[in-house]
Amino acid sequence: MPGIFITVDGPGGAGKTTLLPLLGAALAEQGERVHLTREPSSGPLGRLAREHTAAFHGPALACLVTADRFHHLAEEIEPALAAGQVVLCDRYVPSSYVLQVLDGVPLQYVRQLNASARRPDLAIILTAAPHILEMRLAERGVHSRFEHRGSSAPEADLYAEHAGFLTTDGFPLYHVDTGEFSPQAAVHAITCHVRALLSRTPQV
Ligand SMILES: Nc1ncnc2c1ncn2[C@@H]1O[C@H](COP(=O)(O)OP(=O)(O)OP(=O)(O)O)[C@@H](O)[C@H]1O
Ligand SMILES: Cc1cn([C@H]2C[C@H](O)[C@@H](COP(=O)(O)O)O2)c(=O)[nH]c1=O
Repeated sequence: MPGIFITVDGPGGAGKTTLLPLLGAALAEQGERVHLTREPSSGPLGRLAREHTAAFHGPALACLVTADRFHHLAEEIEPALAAGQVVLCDRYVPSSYVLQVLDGVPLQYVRQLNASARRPDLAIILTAAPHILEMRLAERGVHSRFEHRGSSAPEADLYAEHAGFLTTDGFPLYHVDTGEFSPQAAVHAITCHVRALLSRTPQV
């Protein structure tokens, strides 16, 4: 059987990095072979993007993260899917629809860059109220210049505003508010949804 491609996006502090290994472990316990990955990837373009997010701006960063995405798909994601694995990817195209637009790139440009990127079977969008995101980032520390803005509201708002474009462009969205759930409860909800997607058990 071909694998299943699940992406997880959302504003900084929404819980992507926390939830992904928990989700991977929950699916592995249920007998799935799971491949965890992230974007920017661990490949050469991804390392360049991650190490120099402070230096690259606008269209340059948009093109770099997209080039990394196509390389990541060809070298890592597609082979894992062909081997029947569940691929869980921390950040994918939805992050570009938000971060690159926050960086001044027109949405249409971002949509065109990503038009031929493989669509996931499920695109999970994690979110939480801006004051919760800000509190988490203050406690954890910021990862990039995108999180130095002081307010998480513009980023969280863009995920909501661009949901319609993502749906139109072929991303089957599933929203989870991590401000409302513990990481374990969020993973349980997502796992039930994934089981339904795999059509092995009915959704509860
Ligand atoms: N559901 C949750 N309930 C409470 N706290 C959470 C929840 N999910 C994550 N956290 C906490 O919020 C903080 C940020 O989470 P995490 O680093 O996973 O976010 P992220 O979305 O990966 O952020 P970034 O985009 O900056 O990498 C962590 O300290 C984590 O423990
Ligand atoms: C996928 C993707 C990533 N980025 C940038 C934004 C951040 O600087 C890093 C990701 O770091 P994090 O620890 O996951 O927050 O990469 C981007 O600008 N556009 C993208 O599509």
